[in-house]
Amino acid sequence: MNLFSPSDETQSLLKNTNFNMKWNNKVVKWTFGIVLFVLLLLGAIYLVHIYTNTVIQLESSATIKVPNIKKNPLHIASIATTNDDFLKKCAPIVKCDPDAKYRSANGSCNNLGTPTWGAASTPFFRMIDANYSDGYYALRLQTNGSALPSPRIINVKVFMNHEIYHADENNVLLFPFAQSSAHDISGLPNDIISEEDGTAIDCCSAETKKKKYPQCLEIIESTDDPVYSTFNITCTGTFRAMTSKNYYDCPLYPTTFINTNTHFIDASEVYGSNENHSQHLRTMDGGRLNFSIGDHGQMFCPFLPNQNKEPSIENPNSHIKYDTGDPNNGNQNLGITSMQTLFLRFHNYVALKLSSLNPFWSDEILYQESRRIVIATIQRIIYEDFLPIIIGDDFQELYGLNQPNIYDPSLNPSTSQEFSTAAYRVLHAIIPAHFNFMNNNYKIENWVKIIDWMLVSDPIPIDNNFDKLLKGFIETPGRIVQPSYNFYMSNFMFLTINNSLLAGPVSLDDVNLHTPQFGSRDLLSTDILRGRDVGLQPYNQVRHFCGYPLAKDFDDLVDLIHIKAIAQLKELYNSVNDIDLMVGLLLEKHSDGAIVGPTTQCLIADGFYRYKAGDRFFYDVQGQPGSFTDGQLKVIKKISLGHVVCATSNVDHVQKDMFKMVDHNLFPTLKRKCDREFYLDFKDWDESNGRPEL
Ligand code: HEM
Ligand SMILES: [Ca+2]
Repeated sequence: MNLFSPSDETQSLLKNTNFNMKWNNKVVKWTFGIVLFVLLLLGAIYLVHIYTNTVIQLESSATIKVPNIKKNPLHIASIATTNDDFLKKCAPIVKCDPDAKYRSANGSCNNLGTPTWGAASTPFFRMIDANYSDGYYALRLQTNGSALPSPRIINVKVFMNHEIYHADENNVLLFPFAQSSAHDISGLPNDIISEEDGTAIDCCSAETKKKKYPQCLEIIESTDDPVYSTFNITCTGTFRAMTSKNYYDCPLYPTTFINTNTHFIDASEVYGSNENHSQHLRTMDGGRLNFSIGDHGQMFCPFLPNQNKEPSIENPNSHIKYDTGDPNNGNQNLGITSMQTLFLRFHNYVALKLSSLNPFWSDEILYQESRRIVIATIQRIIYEDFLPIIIGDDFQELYGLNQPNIYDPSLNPSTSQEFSTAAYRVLHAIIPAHFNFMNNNYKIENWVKIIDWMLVSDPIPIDNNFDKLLKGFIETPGRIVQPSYNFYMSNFMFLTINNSLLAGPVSLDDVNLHTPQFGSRDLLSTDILRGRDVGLQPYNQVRHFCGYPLAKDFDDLVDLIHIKAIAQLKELYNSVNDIDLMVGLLLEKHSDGAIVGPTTQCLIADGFYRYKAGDRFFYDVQGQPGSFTDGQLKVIKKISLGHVVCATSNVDHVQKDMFKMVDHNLFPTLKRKCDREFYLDFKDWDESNGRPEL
C-alpha cells in the first residue's frame, strides 16, 4: 500500500475537502468583498460627515465670532484680552491655607490656584474689552466722531413719563432683596472726590468748572429741562468711578475699575469685605454681630454716631445711620436698611441657637458657623426663589444653574462690568415710589415716599416700624419691570429735605421750599453715564456677544426692541452701533417667563453661574473643608426667606413664595403661621455628644 496514496475514505474526504475549499474560497471572496464594500461605504460617510461639520464650523465662526468653548450652548465666555493684567502687574501676593474651613473676610483664597480671584478690591471682570475714544479713559464717542447724546435727554425723551402702573404678581420685597444681593457682589465707589485740603468737590460750581477736574464725570447743564427747570436746577453732575490707578497706584491700560466688595455671594454686606471691618462689626462674644437697641428693646444694626456726610438742612446731626458690612450703601434707603437689619438679626439668632447647642464653642467658631449658615441661606434663596423670577425658571434650568455641586476652579468668579454696570441695574425699574407701613391686621397705618428717607434710616428703630415696613413689603404689589424708573428715581434720587415720618409724607411742593441740599440726581441717566465711564461696549455689540444677530441698522433691532422705541433711538443716536448698553437693555422686550429681556438674561445668568460654579465655598459643594454634612445641607435647603422673617421680626404669618403677592382675604390658608411652620432646628450642628457640660 502506497503509504502516500489516499485511501478511499481519505479520497472521499479529500474530495469533500476540495469541494469545501472551493466553497470556502468563494465564501471568503464574497465576505471580503462585502466587508470591503461596507468599509468603503463607512469611510465615505465619515468623510462627508467631516466635510459638513467643517463647513458648519467655518460658517458659524464666520457669522458669530464669539468663541463658545463651553458645552452648554447658552454659556458665554469672555473675549476680553485684559482680564489678567491686574494679576500680572498689581495683584497682592496672598498665602492660603488649603484646609481652611471658612471663607476669608475679603474673599481671597477661595480659588486656590488664583487666590485673588473674587476677592474684594480687585477689578471687575470684562466680558468684552473696554470701549474708550482714546483707548484708555476718554468717554466713547459716536461712530461718526460726534459726542454721544446727553443721558439726561435720553431719559427725558425715551423713558420718563412712560410709567406703567400695573400691579405686579411679585411684591415689593423683591426690590430690597435684589438690592442687597447687588451690594453683595458689587461695590463701585466714586474716585477720590475731594480737593487736596479735603474739601468736597462740587462738579457744578463755577470754580470747579474752571479747574476742569478729571474726576467730574459729565456735567449736564440745561435751562429747559422739563423737570429741573421748574426747580431752577440748571446743572447736575456726578463723579468718575474708582480706578486701579487711584486705588492701588496701579495704572492699567485701558482704565480698570475696582470692586471694593467681595465678588462672591458671601453676605459681605452683612460681614464686611475686609478683615478689619469684619472684626469691627463683631461683639467678640457668643459669635454675635454688634447691635444697637431701639424701641421696645428691639435689635438693630449699630447706630453710627454723627456720621452724617449729607446732613439735612434743619437738623444736621439728628439722623440715624447704621454701621453695616457695606459702608457705602447700608443706609441708602429704608428698603436696603431693612435687609441689613433682617440679616444682622438672623446672624445673631443663629449664633444664639448654636451656642445653646454647643456652649463650649468659642466666639470664633460660633461666629464662623453662624456666618456660614447665613451665607448658605442667602445663596439658597437667590438660586431657588429669587433668580427664577428674574431670568425665568426654564432659562435657569437650561443654563445649568439648578445643577448641584458644580464647582469649577477654572472659572473666574468676579463680577463682570457688563453685569454690574448695566444688566443688573435693569432692576432699578422695580424700585417703588412709596413704602407702606402695615400692621399684622393688614391695615396700612402710614406710608412714605421713597425719597423722604434717603441716606438716613431714622424711622426704622422707632416703635414697631421695622415690622410694619416689612409687612408692607410683603403685602404690597411691586412695580413691574418696565422701560422707565419711578419719577423720584428719575429726578430727585438724593434730594434730602428734613421731614418726619410721623408728620406724614412730604409733598413735592416742599422741594420749592428748600434748596436741594446736595443736588438732584437722576438714577437712569447716572446708569447710562456710568456705562460710558467704565467703557462698556454699546448695546449692539453686547447683544451680538450674547448670540443675537448684529443689527446692521436701527430697524434690525425689531427682533428684541419695540418699533416705537426704535423710532426714538433713531432720533437720538447717529448709528445703531452707538446705542448705550443700558438703554438697549431697558428697552428689550421681556423673554418668556422672565422679567428682563434676552441680553439682560444672558448677562445675569452668566454672573450667577460664575458666582455658583466659581465659588469653592458655595453651600452645596461637596468634598471641601467647608462643606456641610448631608444632614446640615438638608436643613439649609429648607430655610426660606419666610423662616428668616419669622425668626427676626414680629410678622406672624408668611407665605411659602416670599416674593409673590398672596391675597390674604381670598386665600387665607396660603399665609402660614410663623410659629407653626417656620421653626428652625439646628440639631445637625450639635457637637455636644461626649463633651463635658460646662
Ligand atoms: C431705592 C433703591 C435703589 C437706589 C436709590 C439705588 C441707587 C443706586 C445708585 C445711586 C447707584 C450708583 C450709581 C452710580 O453712580 O453709578 C446704584 C448702583 C447699583 N444698583 Fe442700585 N439702587 C437701588 C436699588 C437697586 C436694586 C433693586 C438693584 C437690583 C439689582 C440695584 C442694583 C444696582 C447695581 C448692580 C449697582 C452697581 C453697584 C456698584 O457696583 O456699586 N439697585 N444704585
Ligand atoms: Ca460679596
